[in-house]
Amino acid sequence: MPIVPDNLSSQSSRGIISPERHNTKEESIERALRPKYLKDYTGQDKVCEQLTIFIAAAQKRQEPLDHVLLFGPPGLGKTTLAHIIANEMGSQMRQTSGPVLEKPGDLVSLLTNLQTNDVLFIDEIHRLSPVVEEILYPALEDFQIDIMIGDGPAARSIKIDLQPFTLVGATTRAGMLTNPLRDRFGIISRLEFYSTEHLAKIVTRSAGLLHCEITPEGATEIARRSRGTPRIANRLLRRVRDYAEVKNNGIISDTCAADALSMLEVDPHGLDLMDRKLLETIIHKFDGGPVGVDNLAAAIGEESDTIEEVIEPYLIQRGLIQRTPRGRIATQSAWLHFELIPPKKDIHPELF
Ligand SMILES: Nc1ncnc2c1ncn2[C@@H]1O[C@H](COP(=O)(O)OP(=O)(O)OP(=O)(O)O)[C@@H](O)[C@H]1O
Ligand SMILES: [Mg+2]
Repeated sequence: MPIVPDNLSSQSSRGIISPERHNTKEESIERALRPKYLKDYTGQDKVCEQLTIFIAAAQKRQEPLDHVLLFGPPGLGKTTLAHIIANEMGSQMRQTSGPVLEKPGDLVSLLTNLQTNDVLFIDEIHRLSPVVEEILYPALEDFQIDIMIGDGPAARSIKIDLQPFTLVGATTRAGMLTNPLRDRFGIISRLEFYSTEHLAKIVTRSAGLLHCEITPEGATEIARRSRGTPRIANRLLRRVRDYAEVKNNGIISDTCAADALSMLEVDPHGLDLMDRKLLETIIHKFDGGPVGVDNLAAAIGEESDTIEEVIEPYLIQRGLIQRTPRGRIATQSAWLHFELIPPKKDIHPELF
């Protein structure tokens, strides 16, 4: 089996099943498909159950919900859940992101404008600068901030009281959060990849909102190939809908979905071009591994951060690669995926 060519640019490799958002048009479609309340949020049962209880308790006490940290790979529903938390609490939501808050003053003006029980959503919270993060600590703990007035010997610090609020932080890299920041979240929820059944339910709901006809088998076919990710499922649905309109009177059946997705070169197992390239590189160039992530990044022409945040989590969850102290290893399933004979087990004794 040939290795995907090295000269494939990372832009073109971010294909139709990349979990990252493509552009602003996609953002507006996402907004339209986004569930607004927990009852429409499919899957993540444990997280939803906990939030339901904590939200009900906070409302009963007429207090803001404790601060919530949501983490997990792109496209699994962190932003969606942040909006849902605000809706369920009946609160206003203010939204910003780590890299946007450049100066302490940016955060101070946001915080001082919050109303009682508002939800402040900070996306990519692992990218807050240290000086901005410092402002956040007392704000989270005591609903107070300390700011410096004046310069030199005349400078003095004053405390400003804030309205009680809930911070919802989202990150794809929980490991990059500082300990003091992580410790200030009362609720820490990790989002998992979705099962085919849950994704099929999401696809069926989205098809309803997009006014397109889909059979349960058609929804399952799309769900199976969506890399466990609702963003990808919704994107594939829109592409299959186009195909169905031209070839199948607009009805998305399983054969119509399978034909459309094959035409789009979406792997029946939901692996994307980059996934296959990474696996094939470990197998062919590094004899199945172990290989360090930096070597792997150089070999496939991708950032090591992207490998760790975007590509690897799904492959690990599917049992196709393993992380070991000596690097990444392609598992037996990975070799079998490419119809190759796996090496004898004793080649990687640490695995077995
Ligand atoms: N549990 C769910 N039920 C239904 N639809 C969902 C669910 N989770 C996500 N979606 C859909 O997937 C899309 C992407 O979700 P969202 O933008 O919340 O992901 P994210 O985790 O914030 O991604 P990123 O890390 O890239 O910011 C949303 O538009 C929403 O329609
Ligand atoms: Mg998001």
